[in-house]
Amino acid sequence: MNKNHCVVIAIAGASASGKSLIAHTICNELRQEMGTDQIGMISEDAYYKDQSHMAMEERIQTNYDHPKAFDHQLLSDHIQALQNNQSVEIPVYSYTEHTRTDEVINLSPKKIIIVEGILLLTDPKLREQIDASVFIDTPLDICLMRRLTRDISERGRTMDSVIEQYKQMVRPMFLQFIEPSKQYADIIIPRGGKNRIATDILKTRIKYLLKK
Ligand SMILES: Nc1ncnc2c1ncn2[C@@H]1O[C@H](COP(=O)(O)OP(=O)(O)O)[C@@H](O)[C@H]1O
Ligand SMILES: Nc1ccn([C@@H]2O[C@H](COP(=O)(O)O)[C@@H](O)[C@H]2O)c(=O)n1
Repeated sequence: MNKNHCVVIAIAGASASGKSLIAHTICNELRQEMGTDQIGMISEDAYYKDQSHMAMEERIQTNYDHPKAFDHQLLSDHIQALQNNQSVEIPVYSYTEHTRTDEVINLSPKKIIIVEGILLLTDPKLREQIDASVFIDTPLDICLMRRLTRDISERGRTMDSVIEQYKQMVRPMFLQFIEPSKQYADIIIPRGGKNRIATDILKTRIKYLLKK
């Protein structure tokens, strides 16, 4: 076991590249092998800044793909607390309201924490806290197709709004911030969440880190 009793794995990559799918797959499989209370998941999206003080028209204009949209300090504080064996209260985010809800989810300390999010590897402080990092390298056209389907069915968006946001913010911010952060990843995974060999390699590495 490492000195902090908590192994932190980061999964980064473009929106709809498959970060969440691979994080859930690893989490579920390790839970079956090691027990449900050993492994926890955090989404960077939970740390979008609270915008409840802003009008809806203003919230819609926010650039959610720029690092300043996130409260990375709070995420870093929570990772630090978990590494210090303390519980944290994770905000619950609403993609339809474009702000935090009044709810929080209590996460108790775990042996393994998997954090997934688009801009994790752009932040030097977060990079320092992470034990191993992964970049999901799915072609952008595939990501766009997946995002269109997901955002219309799950995040209350229209096709026009997804395409407009993609042109104005998602793609330019990917090229400016997310793609360059690939250089910081320990492992680059092509195709995304259903890459079985990559999933197995990651699981093996997590088990190795736990024994250190
Ligand atoms: N390899 C894949 N093949 C087909 N669909 C996928 C694959 N990976 C992810 N998806 C689907 O694409 C959408 C976005 O995936 P998700 O894991 O939520 O992406 P991210 O967390 O990177 O935004 C989801 O609906 C998911 O089920
Ligand atoms: N109110 C919001 C907040 C975020 N987004 C988009 O979510 C993407 C990140 O989440 P993934 O699950 O896709 O990684 C990001 O690209 C934001 O554009 C949003 O549309 N609205």
